[in-house]
Amino acid sequence: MLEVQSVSKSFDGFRAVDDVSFSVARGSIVGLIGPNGAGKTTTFNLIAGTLTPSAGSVRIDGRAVEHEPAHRRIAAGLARTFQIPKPFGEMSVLENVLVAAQDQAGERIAPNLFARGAVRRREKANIERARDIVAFVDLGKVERLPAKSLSGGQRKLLELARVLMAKPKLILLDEPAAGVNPALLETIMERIETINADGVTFLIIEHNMDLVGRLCGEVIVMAEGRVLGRGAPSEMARDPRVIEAYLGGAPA
Ligand SMILES: Nc1ncnc2c1ncn2[C@@H]1O[C@H](COP(=O)(O)OP(=O)(O)OP(=O)(O)O)[C@@H](O)[C@H]1O
Repeated sequence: MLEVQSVSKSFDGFRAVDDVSFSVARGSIVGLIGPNGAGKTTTFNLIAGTLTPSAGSVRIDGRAVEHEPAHRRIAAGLARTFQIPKPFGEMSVLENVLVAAQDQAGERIAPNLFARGAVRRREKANIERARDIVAFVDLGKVERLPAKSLSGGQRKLLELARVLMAKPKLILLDEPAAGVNPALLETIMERIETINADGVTFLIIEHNMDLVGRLCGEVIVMAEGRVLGRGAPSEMARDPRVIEAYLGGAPA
């Protein structure tokens, strides 16, 4: 589903991502872990197209996308969430999900008077779909509240709902557990499992090893811009190179 090959990214001569290669099999949930500053978020940005690699290639579902803008990668089936979700605070939960719809039929064919019926039908279908997705992530009871009233964990669920609207094949999740209370974390993990059971592939940046251990069949460990190793979470947690990288990154 995803192939990252020899990708590098430098900022003013500093190699934040240095010759990184890995692949993610269709239908899997893979973790991307490593100490702070390892290059994980930069790697996500290179996959999503918010940054252009200095070198290397990215393939999504067999399609070379490294020269394509972010919106084309979304069309190729890619979705991503952010470490700190930024919903439209004044808009309702439901509206936030609705504006994430790929198929903004109203905008595209609005000038055509004869298409008005079709637009209305499409909008109705989108609203129904948004409402189903909002219910799926357990936000049905708060769908009319402004997004700014949601807790940190609910915002993570809202982000998940927003990306689902685009019917992605591959979802990049940036720290889904960060700032989430244990009860909501359980909901988040269950929803990820359900979405994955429907065939969606995940690559997840996460520091919470409970989530990683439960969801990720494999983890890719990064440190100082490079891939240090790959394997089962329990295996990687015992790997001396991985332990060294984490200890090296910890404050003295
Ligand atoms: N736009 C930028 N300009 C300059 N340096 C950057 C930029 N983005 C990231 N870096 C640097 O690249 C390195 C990797 O950062 P990145 O955010 O990818 O790490 P990370 O593994 O996601 O860390 P964390 O777990 O703390 O989020 C860091 O040293 C960071 O300071």
